[in-house]
Amino acid sequence: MIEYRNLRVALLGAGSVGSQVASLLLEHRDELANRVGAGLDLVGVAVRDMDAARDADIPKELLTTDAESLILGSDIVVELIGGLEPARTHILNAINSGADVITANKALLATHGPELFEAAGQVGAQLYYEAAVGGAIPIIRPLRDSLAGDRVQRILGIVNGTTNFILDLMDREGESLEQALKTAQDLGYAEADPTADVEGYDAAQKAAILASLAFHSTVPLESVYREGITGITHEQVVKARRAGFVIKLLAICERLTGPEGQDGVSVRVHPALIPDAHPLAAVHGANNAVFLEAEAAGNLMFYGAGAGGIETASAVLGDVVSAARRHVAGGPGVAESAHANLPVLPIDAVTTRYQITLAVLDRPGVLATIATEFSEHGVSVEAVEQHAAEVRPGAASTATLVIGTHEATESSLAATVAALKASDVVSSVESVLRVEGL
Ligand SMILES: NC(=O)C1=CN([C@@H]2O[C@H](COP(=O)(O)OP(=O)(O)OC[C@H]3O[C@@H](n4cnc5c(N)ncnc54)[C@H](O)[C@@H]3O)[C@@H](O)[C@H]2O)C=CC1
Ligand SMILES: N[C@@H](CC=O)C(=O)O
Ligand code: NA
Repeated sequence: MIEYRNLRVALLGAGSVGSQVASLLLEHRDELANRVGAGLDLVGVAVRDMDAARDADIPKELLTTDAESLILGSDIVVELIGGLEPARTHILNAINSGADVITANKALLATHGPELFEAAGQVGAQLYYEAAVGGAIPIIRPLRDSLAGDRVQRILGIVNGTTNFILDLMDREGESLEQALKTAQDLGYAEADPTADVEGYDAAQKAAILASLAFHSTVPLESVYREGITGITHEQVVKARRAGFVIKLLAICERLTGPEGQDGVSVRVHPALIPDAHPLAAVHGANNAVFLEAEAAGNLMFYGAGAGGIETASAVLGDVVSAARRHVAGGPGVAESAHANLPVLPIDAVTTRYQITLAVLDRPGVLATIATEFSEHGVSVEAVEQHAAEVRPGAASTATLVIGTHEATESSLAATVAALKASDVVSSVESVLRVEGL
């Protein structure tokens, strides 16, 4: 058997994920060499601070602050710094110096993915990123390889662990959003600045990556519709549960036909009600899951740890082994495919069901007035539930109406809600939530 020379692996960043990748590469060195058919030499770890405390021990002699020199001459470069720069420049330098690149950086891929794939394609380098969506869960490779012969219709994903953890605590422990966020921070799930998590930016980046792969199209981050969970109240969570639903922050990617009959896709991130019997309703804590509907395969679900240093390191190492095997065995590798180039249609073109909760005056004719507002805007009501009138001394009595709709477009629903807000019989529109997974 021809012995292949050892491969030089450079690691950029030794934080939560990077330090675990270094540790596993060193600890499982012999086993990985057997799987690859060549040794994997960790030749250096680029860090910002040589003396920082780390989650896993890395021999001091491997640490360097000179990322540029480390990249040159490496066969595989693993970028785990995060953020846009200098990560982007390091990756481009690595590709142009002939290395394959592994990254977990969803922010960078969602923003500069086409530039990086183009650069890799030009020199025949590989860019792997299994850890960028769903942490440890295999989802990139299944979309790129296993489902390459099928036609993905729709993806419903819980792709942000922090927000799932928060909504789950609000549901199961009765905590307010603020309390639950504090708990998530104390347990190390949320960032010190959790804006990217709670406002849905992190999930939007992952949605753009998933949709690009699933629909063989370029999906710019700016085209992803995004709402976070900061408007979700404990009361909404309790009412949802009573009505047989749970609230989840979902990333939804689906094929759509636009208003002029054109083929397109919709990519959106927002909180939504899902029935408590849906498999995604059973995804608790900081776990992630991707529920996927494909034309031939039917429904598939991918579930597991969406975050965490060592869990995410598993996905990174899988990519390192794939890249290393290609070095040993040769072959062209896998190219990104954007041949379908389906346009991302605006949120107005999306059709879904809604649940609207209204505080209304409790007097004759109110229900008929409200029903008229829905029908005048082309929104069909599926169910109406009225809750006991609230009697306050000296004030007109009010009742709570929970109205479920059939499928309606976002634009017709928005027009209905505006009319309800302006109506004399509506005291307030308490909540408007989309319903998915029915
Ligand atoms: N932590 C997690 O659960 C997951 C993280 N990811 C992604 O993995 C990547 C790494 O994330 P974490 O390890 O959590 O972040 P982290 O913040 O713990 O680690 C990043 C490390 O890079 C270092 N660094 C920053 N600039 C540098 C530079 N110019 N040169 C060398 N080192 C530099 C920082 O000092 C820090 O130690 C990010 O892209 C993140 O989005 C993806 C999935 C899950
Ligand atoms: N902050 C992210 C970490 C993984 O990508 C999350 O909460 O899911
Ligand atoms: Na993954």
